[in-house]
Amino acid sequence: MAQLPPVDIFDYIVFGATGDLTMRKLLPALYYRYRDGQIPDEARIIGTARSPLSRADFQGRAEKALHNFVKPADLDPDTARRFLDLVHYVSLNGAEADSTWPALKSLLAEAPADRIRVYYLATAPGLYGQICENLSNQGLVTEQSRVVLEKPIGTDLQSANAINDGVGRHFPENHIFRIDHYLGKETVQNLIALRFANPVFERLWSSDAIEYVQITAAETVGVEGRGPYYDKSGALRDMIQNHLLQVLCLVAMDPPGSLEADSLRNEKLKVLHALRPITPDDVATYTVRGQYTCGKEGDKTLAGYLEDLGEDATSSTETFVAIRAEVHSWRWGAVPFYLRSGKRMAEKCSEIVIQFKAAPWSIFATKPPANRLVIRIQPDEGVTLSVSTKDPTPTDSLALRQADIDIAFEKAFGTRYPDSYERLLLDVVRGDPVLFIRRDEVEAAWRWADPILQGWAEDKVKLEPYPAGSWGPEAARALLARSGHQWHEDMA
Ligand SMILES: NC(=O)C1=CN([C@@H]2O[C@H](COP(=O)(O)OP(=O)(O)OC[C@H]3O[C@@H](n4cnc5c(N)ncnc54)[C@H](OP(=O)(O)O)[C@@H]3O)[C@@H](O)[C@H]2O)C=CC1
Ligand SMILES: O=C1O[C@H](COP(=O)(O)O)[C@@H](O)[C@H](O)[C@H]1O
Repeated sequence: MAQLPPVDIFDYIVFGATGDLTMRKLLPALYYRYRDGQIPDEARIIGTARSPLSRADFQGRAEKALHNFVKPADLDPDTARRFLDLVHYVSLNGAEADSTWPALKSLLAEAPADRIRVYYLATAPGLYGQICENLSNQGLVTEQSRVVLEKPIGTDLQSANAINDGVGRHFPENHIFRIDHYLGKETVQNLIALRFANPVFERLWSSDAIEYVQITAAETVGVEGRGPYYDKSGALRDMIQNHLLQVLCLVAMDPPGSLEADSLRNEKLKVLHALRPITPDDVATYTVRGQYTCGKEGDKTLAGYLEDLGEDATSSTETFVAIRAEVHSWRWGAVPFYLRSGKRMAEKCSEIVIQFKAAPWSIFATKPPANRLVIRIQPDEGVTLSVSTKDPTPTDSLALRQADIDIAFEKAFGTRYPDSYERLLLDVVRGDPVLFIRRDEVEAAWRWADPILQGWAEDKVKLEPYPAGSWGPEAARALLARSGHQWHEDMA
């Protein structure tokens, strides 16, 4: 595989570095890119959090994270040792002005003042503005400083604007990188190639040929100890308002004029603006929300959400969402885009299903089923197109049989599929915003999501229980059934 050139030397300062995201995603991703020669040995990864750890303590946690989340075959002891030499730690509450900033300042001062600095905010979104203000007041925002904001940005439009305004007071827009790691996924980026490099698909990509689209991000995990964050967020804020809307944009958008960042992001924004508004009075028609209860995974009993939250917990937070969205445009008319995401579902599966329209007339003894294109984001990354073929069994008639045209990417290309964070973390160093979210996209997404959240807050949609290990509440099936549609797992 052609080696990418190394990026410029940088300091990556991660706020919230003792958290799940840093250990499970950020450090392993940086290790892989270091192993592939894309990170210079002079670069530094500086973790910060309130926990009073020494550098050696944090390096020990980092080493454990590599052992837990890097494939054993990819974890070379010498490479890991050299990588851990890049890792530093400063105990610091970034959200507090009078915290131990001098320690971070002196560590950063050891490097040339024009070194690229990336401040990665892997904390709760409510801390972003304060951390940026403190960075600025401490004189730590240099010409070469960038800031990365994790999703969800805020909990609604108003709080998102407050965060964006607060961060924007200290960093120019082109140095603010709003990350949505779904855009870092090879298979999500592949939508651009699949659609715009293959006229055979783009020529059919409209209401003329497509009956409906479904986008699923199903997880088997539960809340996994992230209750304090998740119970304030819920599935809509955690997955739909960001990841699934971004995937919907790439599925529904018109061809961009180029792969330049704003050319792509302008087209995505047009989709967000064309989303049919779902008002509080509509939510019962267009949305389903659920919360997992105890269930089974094989012989294993799975606790319910409330039990996962803790003893005597009560919560009306949704762990499952299904929504019938529509993109009101010439291309799509009223084609349904069904969005679905949940915790403790039957399978870990992120996919897009394009259900084409059936043939208007059949000359065969049996009516051929409509074609279906399944784009597997993860796992088992690939694309499958179902087609009708002549049944070769000797019947001396032209009977039909279903067959699949299938590409399994790792097998087809014989290469490891990188984690989504690998490219994104280095694109920030490169200053390439193409796979990051522009402020106006965040605002448009909240403008669509807020009325749904308001309708739910007014109890206009029952919180439906569903057994852990299932495909979600029955109401999610009914949402499609009333239009004669089905979720992928129910299709023949
Ligand atoms: N985990 C995931 O899979 C994903 C998470 N995200 C986002 O990333 C962010 C972090 O998530 P995650 O790592 O799971 O969260 P965790 O709760 O696991 O970690 C939070 C981190 O923030 C630090 N922290 C907490 N309070 C403060 C404070 N007042 N001041 C400074 N630091 C603080 C904690 O360390 P300490 O207590 O020592 O200060 C810890 O390092 C969230 O915005 C989340 O939405 C996005 C995508 C995926
Ligand atoms: O942003 C988030 O994404 C993860 C799921 O990411 P994936 O790449 O494994 O699909 C989700 O578990 C988490 O709750 C959410 O914050």
